[in-house]
Amino acid sequence: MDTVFIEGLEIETTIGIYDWERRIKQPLVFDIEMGFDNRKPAASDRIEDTLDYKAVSKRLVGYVKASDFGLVETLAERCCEIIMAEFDVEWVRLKLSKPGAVRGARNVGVRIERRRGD
Ligand SMILES: Nc1nc2c(c(=O)[nH]1)N=C([C@H](O)[C@@H](O)CO)CN2
Repeated sequence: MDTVFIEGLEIETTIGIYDWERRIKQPLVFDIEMGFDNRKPAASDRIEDTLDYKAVSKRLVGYVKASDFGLVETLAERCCEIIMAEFDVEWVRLKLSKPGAVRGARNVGVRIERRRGD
């Protein structure tokens, strides 16, 4: 299966379980892979036939900026739900990183995979 991907999409938002985290914005980074058959856009050369990575990115930026969840798990799940509901993808693999959240660690976060019909 082909994929369309978005790597290193950085979005600042309110996220975290501690009181101090409720008062600040923190950067999150999204790496997303989506299952999509790219043969149709390859044949037509039309953006309308693609899974438009810019449209997916814009939708997630708007949603994530306005969100204020405690857990990265919750936000990752909601983002996958949005992609599956609004775009014609077979499956989504999403890594949500919260760099700087743990002193001494380069990165922490979650990776989830959701498939249509699961
Ligand atoms: N599995 C998770 N562990 C933790 C989370 C989380 O969202 N998922 N969040 C925190 C705190 O908000 C942390 O990021 C603050 O440094 C701790 N563990």
